[in-house]
Amino acid sequence: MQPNNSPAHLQVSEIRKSFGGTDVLKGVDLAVAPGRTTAIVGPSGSGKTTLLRLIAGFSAPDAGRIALAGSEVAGAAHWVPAHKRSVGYVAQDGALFPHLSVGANIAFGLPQRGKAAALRVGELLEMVSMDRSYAKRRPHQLSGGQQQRVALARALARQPELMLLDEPFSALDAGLRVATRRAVSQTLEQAGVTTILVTHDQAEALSFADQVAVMRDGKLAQIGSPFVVYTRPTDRATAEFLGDAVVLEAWMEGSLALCSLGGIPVRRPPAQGKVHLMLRPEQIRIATGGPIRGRVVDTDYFGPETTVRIQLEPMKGDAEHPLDPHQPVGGEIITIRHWNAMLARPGTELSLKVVGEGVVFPWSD
Ligand SMILES: Nc1ncnc2c1ncn2[C@@H]1O[C@H](COP(=O)(O)OP(=O)(O)OP(=O)(O)O)[C@@H](O)[C@H]1O
Repeated sequence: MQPNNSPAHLQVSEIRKSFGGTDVLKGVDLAVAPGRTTAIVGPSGSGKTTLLRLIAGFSAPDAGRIALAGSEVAGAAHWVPAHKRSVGYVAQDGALFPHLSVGANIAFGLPQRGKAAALRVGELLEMVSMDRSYAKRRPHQLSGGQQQRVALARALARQPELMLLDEPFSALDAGLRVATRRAVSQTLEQAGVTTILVTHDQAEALSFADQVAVMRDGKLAQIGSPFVVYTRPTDRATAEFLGDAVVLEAWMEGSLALCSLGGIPVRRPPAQGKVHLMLRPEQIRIATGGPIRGRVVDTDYFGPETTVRIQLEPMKGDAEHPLDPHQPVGGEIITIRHWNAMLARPGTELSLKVVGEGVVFPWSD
């Protein structure tokens, strides 16, 4: 989907690729608007890097079409190699030339030489929030995060229209990872470069991108804004891949899903009767009273939050609403999060409430 209806900067249509008889990409469609950032996220082996390498021009698709800024770069009888596409590529390890200085690494992609090149190297270092004096250092004299930023500066030197980032932050430790990600994201946004980030880290995808594409088994299972893919995943596997999910058996009647957590509103349910209901753990709160009750089974302390496993009370009907024999019996164990570790000792009886809407998937055994 394109924001503000601008034509796609990158258009990938029906792309297929197999290796040695194994289908790795099975018909991928993706559109990326100019200057926007898309994260391709998915489990290991789902085909993310293969797709990125086809977009870069490192290999050719078996079928389908790729267009960059309206021009076909891969199609039925046409293929433009990587060095003739206006594309930058930053790999997982940065892949700097170890024997060259930082300055020479960055200047490698520059058309200028001599003083003009040195000036431009300085500008590019500043663009990635590094002092110009780093130009004299060798890659091994830099931290992992600095090496990644130099790799980005080298890729930016060629002024690509499209930047492809293949898990560029995965080798960094947690703190450096967040800081480097933010610096890289700001640099690319300021330079107005259309960007695709491949990652298997859900949180990274949701925080970095305007658009998230979820890859599963060689296909894009869902494409949408981070908010939409997280709160309204199209299937259970996508829901569980993008974050923790509480999935309960439920009975859908109109727009209410009846389950052990009560009647949960659902917008546009895809089915009625027996269904799976999905809630995010943060939607389930400990209440001061109320009819929905459970007992703490155990807890895990993580510092700022504690995960609490709770066994829900089985569902009860009453004279007015007797339980239908098809309806779920409840009594499931769910996991929620709470900031107060003291509140939820094993054995404690708690009341619960649900905020917001649930998402429903058709029943499957
Ligand atoms: N050149 C190749 N020759 C043979 N098989 C390949 C080749 N490149 C990739 N594959 C296979 O294609 C599948 C998808 O690989 P790909 O690297 O695209 O996955 P990925 O989603 O990027 O995984 P990861 O997150 O682990 O990097 C894997 O099963 C891989 O072994």
